[in-house]
This record gives sequence, structure tokens and C-alpha cells, in this order.
Amino acid sequence: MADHLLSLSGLHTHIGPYHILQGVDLAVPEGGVTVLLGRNGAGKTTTLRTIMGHWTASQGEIHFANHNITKLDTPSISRRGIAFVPEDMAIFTDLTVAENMSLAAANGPIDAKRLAWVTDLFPPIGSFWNSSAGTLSGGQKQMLSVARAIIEPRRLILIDEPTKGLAPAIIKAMTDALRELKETDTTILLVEQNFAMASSLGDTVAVMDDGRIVFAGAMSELTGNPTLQEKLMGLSLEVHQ
Ligand SMILES: Nc1ncnc2c1ncn2[C@@H]1O[C@H](COP(=O)(O)OP(=O)(O)OP(=O)(O)O)[C@@H](O)[C@H]1O
Repeated sequence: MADHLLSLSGLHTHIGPYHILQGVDLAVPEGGVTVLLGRNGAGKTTTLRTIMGHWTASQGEIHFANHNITKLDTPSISRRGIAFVPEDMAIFTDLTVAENMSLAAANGPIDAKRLAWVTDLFPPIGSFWNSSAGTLSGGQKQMLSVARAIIEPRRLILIDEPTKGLAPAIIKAMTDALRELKETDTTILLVEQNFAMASSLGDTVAVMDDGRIVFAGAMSELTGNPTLQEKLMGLSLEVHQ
């Protein structure tokens, strides 16, 4: 799988006594968006957390940019160019937006040109620059969370359900921003339950169930095949139109 930016092979993860990932095989091509779908509890978040080294795989391998990163710790994985936007956003609500952004720039002061691009992508970052992050709306916090992850160039960004609980207008703004991000050199691995958003952004797709990948292919294979959709939707993906 040398031509893939990220590949997981036969990945098993245990959390305490629970065997959560049960042999995940997933290949993420360089460029574009790969969407990871699946019902609640299928193991999507655990997959992202295992890639980031929050959980250590008990079996199997993770290769990123032709390096075996399976046993690396989270800071080392991050330094190799992978960013993670967790579902709970992980922003500092007691700090200002500016402080949140500064802390996210691991390699020194924020690059002004990059910041201008990020604030263009997510205008609330600029307009609430000196406000406490805790005062932002849910959608603005989500934008801050993604903005922090991309304030320095990354090869791969893992994003866990960025539209969860957001109003339609904010979902559209988030989708537009991720579409623009996808035009850069950043590859996106997106966990998303909103199938309308997922299918509009995704180039490739994998569907998980019970800790395994049960379908992987081009997004067009899924969107263009109602029978397959029905079969996979039968795994109770939440379809929002
Ligand atoms: N810290 C934990 N301790 C114990 N079990 C966990 C833990 N984290 C996840 N699990 C279990 O692992 C399974 C997979 O959870 P995971 O969050 O990866 O699923 P998911 O596909 O992301 O679903 P969701 O959309 O609900 O987040 C679930 O049964 C969950 O209860």
C-alpha cells in the first residue's frame, strides 16, 4: 500500500477489557477527502484515536508516508504532519481565540499569511480574535477547533464529526471551508454521520461496523448504487438530507 498516504492493516485496539477494533484495514490516498461512515459505536473515533497514538494498537500496523508509526507516541505522530480535530473540539475555553491559535502553532509564531488564509476560511476567527473562546457559539467553537489544526501546514488532518449538533447554515459554512481545504495539499480523513455532507465532500469512503471495515471504495460507487446504499444504510447510518 505504498501509494497511500495512510494505511491501516489488520488493526486491533483494546480499551481495557473491550476488544474495539477487530482487524481494521483502511487505505487513505494522498489528496482529497476519505470519509469514514458507520453507526454509533462502530469504532470510528477509536480508529482516529489509534492513528493518533491515544490508544496503542494491540495488533496490526499503521503506516504514514511510508513510515511505520504504529508504536509512536502522540507528539511524534503530530510532528510527522498529522493533526486531529476531536469530536469534543479540545479548545481552551478560558483563553481567547488568539491565545488558542497561538498555542496551536507548535513551530513558533503564527505565520501571518497562513493566518489570513485561515481567517478567510473561518471569518469568526478574525472577528472574535480577542474574545474568550468560551463565549463562542457551538459552530464557532468547531471552526476554531479546525482552524487550530490547520494553522500550520499538515499532510493529513483527522476530523471527527465536525457537523454534529450544528445548524444547517453552519454546516454549510463548515462544508465550504473543508472543500477549500481539500484543494490544498492537505489530505482529510473525515468521520461524518451527515451523509449529504459526507457524500458532497468525499472522494473515497469506508464504512465501519463492529470494529471492522465492511465497505471501501470510491464515493461515487456508493452514491451511484442505491442497492449498496440500502445495504449499508441498513447498518443504520444516520441519513440527514
Ligand atoms: N474510553 C472507552 N472506554 C470503554 N469503551 C469505549 C471507550 N471509548 C469507546 N468505547 C467503546 O468502543 C466502541 C466504539 O466506540 P467509538 O467511539 O469508536 O465509535 P464511533 O463509531 O466513533 O461511534 P460514535 O459515533 O458514537 O462516536 C463503543 O462500543 C464504545 O462504547
